[in-house]
Amino acid sequence: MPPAQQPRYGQRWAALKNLPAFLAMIWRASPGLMLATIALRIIRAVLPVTMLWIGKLIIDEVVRLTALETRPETLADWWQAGLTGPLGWYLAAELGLALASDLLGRLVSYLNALMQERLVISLSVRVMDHAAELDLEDFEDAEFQDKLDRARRLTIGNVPLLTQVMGLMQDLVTVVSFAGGLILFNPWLVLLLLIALIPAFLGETHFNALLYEMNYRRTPERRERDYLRQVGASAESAKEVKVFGLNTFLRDRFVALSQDFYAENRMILGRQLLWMALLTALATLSYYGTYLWIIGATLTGALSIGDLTFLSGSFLRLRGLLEGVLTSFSSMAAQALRLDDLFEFFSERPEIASPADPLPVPVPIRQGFVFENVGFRYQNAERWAVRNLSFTLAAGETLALVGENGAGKTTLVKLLARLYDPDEGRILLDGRDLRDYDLDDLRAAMGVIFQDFVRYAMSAGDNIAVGRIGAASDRDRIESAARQSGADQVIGRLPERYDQMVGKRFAHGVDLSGGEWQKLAIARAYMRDAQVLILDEPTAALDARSEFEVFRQFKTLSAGRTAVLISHRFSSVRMADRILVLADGRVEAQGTHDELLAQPGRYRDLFELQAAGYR
Ligand SMILES: Nc1ncnc2c1ncn2[C@@H]1O[C@H](COP(=O)(O)OP(=O)(O)OP(=O)(O)O)[C@@H](O)[C@H]1O
Repeated sequence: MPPAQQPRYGQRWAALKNLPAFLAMIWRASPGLMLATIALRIIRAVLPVTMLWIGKLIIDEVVRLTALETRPETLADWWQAGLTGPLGWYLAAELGLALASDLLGRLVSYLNALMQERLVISLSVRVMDHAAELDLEDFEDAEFQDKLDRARRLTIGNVPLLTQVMGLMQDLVTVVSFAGGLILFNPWLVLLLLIALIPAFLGETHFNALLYEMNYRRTPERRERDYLRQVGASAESAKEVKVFGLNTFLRDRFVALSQDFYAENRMILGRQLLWMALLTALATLSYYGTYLWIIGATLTGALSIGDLTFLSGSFLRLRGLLEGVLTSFSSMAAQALRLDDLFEFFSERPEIASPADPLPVPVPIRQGFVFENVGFRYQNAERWAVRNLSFTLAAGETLALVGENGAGKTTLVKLLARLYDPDEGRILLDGRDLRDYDLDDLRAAMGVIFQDFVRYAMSAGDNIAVGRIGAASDRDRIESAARQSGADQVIGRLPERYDQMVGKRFAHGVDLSGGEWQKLAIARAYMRDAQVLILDEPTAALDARSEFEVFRQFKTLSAGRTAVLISHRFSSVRMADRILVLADGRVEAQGTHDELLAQPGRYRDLFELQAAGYR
């Protein structure tokens, strides 16, 4: 094992410190259910020893009665002679407890299932809420994605830890009740049991921790395997996998990754098998030694037949119970280690947040934005994406950004929307640093449609409504936004219009063309009705006429608003009040279309190149 991974293995006990926080989480998710479960489980926990004790009383009573010198002939005679009094009561109690135990068992599983659901809902909501708070930069970090992956895994399906913790607490109460009974007879019996079990327990914990450590260490590989599985068999990639014949390539890569994983897993499991077989045999030997003692003591008259049944019964149950408790304790420790992932994820704090005393975003924006020597470098990147970037974006102005791939256009937009903070320089809005403003306010003031906008597997109407989700029920507004972006014609052709499910993910979904999707996405900008509108090339798939229309509309509708548009098509770009030519993360030239064409430089070159292509 590489030394760097040692701490994970070493944490196998420390992970138990997470349990109180976990219990608090369950409590928060469903306090009523938790209380009810605890109460029922405590009652259920002491039932076995009570029943066994009554069983002992029954046997001792039967032995006493059968030893009587004169014994009535029939059961009715026994009854009339008044000899069956206590026996009847014992039997009735035993029956009552058996019925209660069944009922309690069912109730406990019912409550447990409900608690599972509540916990999964509450955890998922917390993960989603927290993920929404974190920085975009976090999501671009592979290590963070591993963490998110592990945290999300905890919230899928049920949470075994919940059942384990609750079951364990119940079993512990049962163990204490049985041990109490044994101690009455001979305290050494309990001690012997423990000594037999502790090595097995330590072994179990050791191997669980090893397996967990391996899984943890291999998270990146596991994510890659998940990814390959996904690409190899998903609706999104099926087309390309087929035309490029990628199946074998993907499968072989998946198998290669899995084999390594499998080999290590097999090695640990093999060692676990050997050791645990040995340790369990040791435990079994010592149980039977104790059993021998009990039988001996009964033969010599130190114990009654009732005592024998109670003790051997207790003993058998305790053996099973303790083994169960100890293994579930150690696997619980492994599960609790997973909680570390969750808590680590929750403890991640965003760097981009509102300041303590935030300014409201001015309405209307009076001066606009000023970039002052802004520099930004992506995490782990060597190159600056933008540097020494200085320009102004005046209030009410429409600015177009032009530049070759990788020039920094999208980065500039992300900085403007405060998805990242500059590493150098600053961005001002009406003379104040962007970081001084309330973040929610700032985001609300902006409508940004990115190149890689999301295609929501929801209705066409919802795909527009996401632009201003608070107005999702305002059909008029959605329809008007659709008209402005040209999405109304797309929707007009859908069988269920605005209620039509779009995308291929769900049943009855109708897929759209790239350009049709873009029209839906652009409608989000109009839905938003923001002070600052930004279209980061969401028009690439539109045909020339549609893009022209979109930008003409955009120009009209953004009258009086501050707008930024990015496009590689000069027919659209020329509509802007001013054009910024970016190259290598800085402003190379700026001016109107005519001004830029009048001077030699990149803009004119690119324009000529495009124009030549159309001649
Ligand atoms: N998330 C990221 N992590 C690391 N580097 C990035 C990231 N996004 C962009 N970059 C790098 O930053 C530089 C600027 O990228 P940006 O996306 O801003 O360019 P662009 O002008 O919008 O390009 P395009 O016309 O292709 O959209 C590029 O060199 C790119 O490789």
